[in-house]
Amino acid sequence: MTHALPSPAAPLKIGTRGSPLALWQAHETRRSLMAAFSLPEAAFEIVVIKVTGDQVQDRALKEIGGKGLFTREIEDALLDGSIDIAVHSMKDMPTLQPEGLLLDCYLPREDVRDAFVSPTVARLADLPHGATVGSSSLRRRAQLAARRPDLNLVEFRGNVQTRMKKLEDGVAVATFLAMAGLNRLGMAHVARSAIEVEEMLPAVAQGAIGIERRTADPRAEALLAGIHHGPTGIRLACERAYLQELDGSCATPIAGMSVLEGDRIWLRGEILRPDGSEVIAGEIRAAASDAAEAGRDLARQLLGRAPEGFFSWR
Ligand SMILES: NCc1[nH]cc(CCC(=O)O)c1CC(=O)O
Repeated sequence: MTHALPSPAAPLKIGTRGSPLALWQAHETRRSLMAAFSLPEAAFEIVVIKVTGDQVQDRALKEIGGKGLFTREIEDALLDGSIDIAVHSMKDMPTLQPEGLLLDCYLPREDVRDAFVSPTVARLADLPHGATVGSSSLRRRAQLAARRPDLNLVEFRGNVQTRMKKLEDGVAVATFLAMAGLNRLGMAHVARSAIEVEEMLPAVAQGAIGIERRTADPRAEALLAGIHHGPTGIRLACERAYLQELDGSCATPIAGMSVLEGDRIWLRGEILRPDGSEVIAGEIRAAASDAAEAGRDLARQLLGRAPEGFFSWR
């Protein structure tokens, strides 16, 4: 399929963080655009932007101010015109974009599940009593604490290699990563097993790549319209509306995952106390055309069941 395009002019600048996964995602975006519009590689330029979040390896991210830590500098580059589109892991994206920017283009979603990573243990359910597991994700920690209060949770950050080294050194017997990132990097073998969503409900937007642009940019608008994956867009609209209604972000103990069933959408959600001492879960089914409204509805349903003081983040 090829599409009509406003006159090419200079190469379209694709902005991204410099991590291996971010670079893969930027190249995937370029590959999609080249295929959809029969354009040469030279029609695009990948611009790597250094972001504060990537410089911080030794402290828990939530301590240095979670929201937008990986995205603010990239959005500034969009706004000042040094890039034309920005490629993001949607899991890390705040639910609201700055004035003048639009985020409504998604590539087909990858596996949404979390990966169980361990040199010695095959599955999450096989972890021995009292085992030490590493994770810095507030959601994963709260979910583990709720279901396996016997486990000893320790902070774990860094890239895949760093984490594997920590496991080899015996810092923990297991850790968790998103299947999507491992699959994209050709590292699926790192996952001992995929954790079914019934066992650990994923983060909102896990496995989805989104592409942001300036609102008033006809060339970027036309290009992104040509690669947008509609079904992923509907699921993301649902999940992000849910997260927004909860005032959540990637740094809150909230899970949420939708699937499409024909023209219907099914959203499951879970909010937790950070220590796992309480879990409020629910689900909703609605017409796919009402995806965002369904997300807000489920959020309100969970909010209505939460006792005073439940939301440390609100
Ligand atoms: N917060 C970091 C982050 N953001 C997106 C992914 C993985 C890829 C994805 O979900 O699209 C990861 C790493 C992880 O959780 O293992």
